[in-house]
Amino acid sequence: MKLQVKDLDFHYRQHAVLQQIDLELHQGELMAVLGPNGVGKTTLLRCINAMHRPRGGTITVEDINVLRMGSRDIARHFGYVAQRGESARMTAFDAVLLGRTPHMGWRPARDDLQKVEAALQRIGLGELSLRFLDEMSGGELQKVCIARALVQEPHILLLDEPTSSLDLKNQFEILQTIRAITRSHPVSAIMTMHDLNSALRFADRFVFVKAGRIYADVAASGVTPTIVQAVYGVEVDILEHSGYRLVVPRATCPQ
Ligand SMILES: Nc1ncnc2c1ncn2[C@@H]1O[C@H](COP(=O)(O)OP(=O)(O)OP(=O)(O)O)[C@@H](O)[C@H]1O
Repeated sequence: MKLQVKDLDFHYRQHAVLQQIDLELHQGELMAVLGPNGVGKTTLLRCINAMHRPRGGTITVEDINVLRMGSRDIARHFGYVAQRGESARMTAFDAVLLGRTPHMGWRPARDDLQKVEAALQRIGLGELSLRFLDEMSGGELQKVCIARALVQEPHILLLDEPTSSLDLKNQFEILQTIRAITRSHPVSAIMTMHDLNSALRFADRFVFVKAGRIYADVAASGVTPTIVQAVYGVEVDILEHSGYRLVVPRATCPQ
C-alpha cells in the first residue's frame, strides 16, 4: 500500500504552512517526521488524511485520490492519533470500540469485541478497560487513542507525537508495538516526534521539515549533525552506543 504526496501546498487562510511537499511511504515503513515546533508536522498529517484540504498538490494511496475518498474509506485507509486526545464520558473499551466503526454494521460483532479486548491488553490497558476516559491520566488516554487506531486496522497509521505523555517505559513499549505492527502486518506508519533518539531507534525513514518544506528525507545512516543543526539550530554530535545512533547536543547548560 503506497502513499504518495506530490507538490502539497497548504495555507491557513493567508498563512503559508507547507510548500512543495513530496513524500512516498511504502508498505511496512515507519517514518518519523521531525522539525521544530510550529513548522507544520501536525498540519502535514492532517492533510494526508484529508482532515485539511490542501491548496495544491495530490495525495494518493495506490493511485487512488485521497481527497476524493468518502469518510468511511478514509477511515479504512488511515488511523489517526491526535496530539491531544479528547476525554468524553465513555469507558476506554467503548472509546476503542469506536475504532471498529468503519468495519461494523449496526452492532459490534463478537470479532469486533475480541479485537478491542486484544488491543487493550496489547497496549497494557487490560485492567482499565472499564475506566471512564475523564478519569484517566494523560498517558493512559494517549494509549487508548493508540489502541483505537490499531483496532481500526488501517493501512497507514498517522501518529502525532504518540509518546508525548508517556513515561520512559511506556514510550519504549508503545514505539516497540508500533514498530512490531509495521513489521508483522500490512501497515505503514508516519509519526511526528521531537525525541530524535527515540526516532533513530525505532523509525526507518526520517523526514526533516524546515520552514514548511522538506529539508531532508533520509534513512538512519543519512541523519547527520549538519542536517540536525540546519533544522534545529543546535550543534550536535551523533554517537554510536550499543548499536544505536544517538544525537547529543554540544551546547553545555548554563550552571
Ligand atoms: N487552525 C489553525 N489556524 C491557523 N493557524 C494554525 C492552525 N493550526 C496550526 N496553525 C499554525 O500553523 C503552523 C503549523 O502548525 P502545526 O501544528 O502543524 O506545527 P507542528 O510542527 O505540528 O508544531 P508542534 O511541534 O509544536 O506540535 C503554526 O504556525 C501554527 O501556529
